[in-house]
Amino acid sequence: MSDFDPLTFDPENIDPEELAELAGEEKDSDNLESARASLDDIAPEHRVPEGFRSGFVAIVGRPNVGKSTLVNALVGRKVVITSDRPETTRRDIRAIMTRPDSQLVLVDTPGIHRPRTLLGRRLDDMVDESLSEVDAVCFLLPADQKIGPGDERILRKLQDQFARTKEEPTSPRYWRKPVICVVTKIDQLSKKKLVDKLIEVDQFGHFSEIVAVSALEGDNTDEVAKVLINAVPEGPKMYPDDVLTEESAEQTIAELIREAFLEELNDELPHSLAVVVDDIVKPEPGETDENGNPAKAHVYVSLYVERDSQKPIIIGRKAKNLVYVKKRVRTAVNRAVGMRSSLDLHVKLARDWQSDPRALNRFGF
Ligand SMILES: Nc1nc2c(ncn2[C@@H]2O[C@H](COP(=O)(O)OP(=O)(O)OP(=O)(O)O)[C@@H](O)[C@H]2O)c(=O)[nH]1
Repeated sequence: MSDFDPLTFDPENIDPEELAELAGEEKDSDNLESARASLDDIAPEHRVPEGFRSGFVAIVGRPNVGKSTLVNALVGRKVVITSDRPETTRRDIRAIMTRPDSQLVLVDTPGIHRPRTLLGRRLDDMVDESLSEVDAVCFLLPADQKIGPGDERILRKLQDQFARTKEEPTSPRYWRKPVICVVTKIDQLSKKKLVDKLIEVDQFGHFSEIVAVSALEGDNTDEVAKVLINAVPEGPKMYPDDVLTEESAEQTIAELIREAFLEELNDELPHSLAVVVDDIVKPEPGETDENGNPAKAHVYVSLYVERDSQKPIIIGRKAKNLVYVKKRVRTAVNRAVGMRSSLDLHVKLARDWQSDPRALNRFGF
């Protein structure tokens, strides 16, 4: 019974013996009809253990505070790209954390920052949208930096959306939804300084709860998970156990490639690189290549830069950067596509795309 998953369960396609077993019958295919009838009696909300909790949690915080690192640590695998360059996360990527007693859908919002370009304003709209639908908010503040105007701006946004204005900020009824503060990067601080930091954070936001974590060192991530699980209501399982993210293969591959370029090129890279997966073409079943080996899938990718002069930076001498990136992402791309794949990278020009509404639409912002 432990393998039973209501979301992937298809009564028409199940092995008769398995079906009978699920319904508590003897293994006997004659019992098929009665087994099916018994399963029909089970309402979907009862197909998880009693007390199962589930919900959406927004992960907010200014750029570079460690949002993606925390999400990856909670989910237990790398699903969101991380880097030490601010504004790495541009999309509203969801990661899904499933435990025997709970399921959290983590909405990893792009860093909230003062919008300068049209891209910045759209990112801001995405933040508002993600916030309106969540059950709880997880606000990240880094332990190794002072609380600044960026953090104050986010707090105001949260207060606008979730605070009961008639209540005092110190009242337990102040927040309409749990707003939990996670103090990140605590490995950068001594114990004594951490205590002072926690007092400062408490006075800053009067949050529903405060937890301290070092996601990089895996210190206290379980406690963060526990607090977030407690913040969401009881509810059904929304995704099958093995789903970690809602991203499409195209989005995953585009993010992997952008991350590889960020790492390889470092400061040389124009911040204006957009990666778009144009197409994934899978071979016909049984198709082989010229050597008689199973044919690979082809992944067609466009790398957009804003100026001609940026093309050689992306490509590198003797195409060294393209070769490096292909090698770097090969295994992860194969996993995302579900089979061996070859990558086709094309560097293209999209002048000033960060301020061009049509280009932004095309790139999915
Ligand atoms: N020392 C330390 N560094 C951390 C920790 N968590 C994250 N970092 C580092 O902080 C940097 C930013 O982390 P990210 O997870 O990409 O931050 P983010 O908030 O998602 O950044 P944006 O995508 O720009 O919004 C990276 O270099 C991480 O390795 C931590 O617990 N301790």
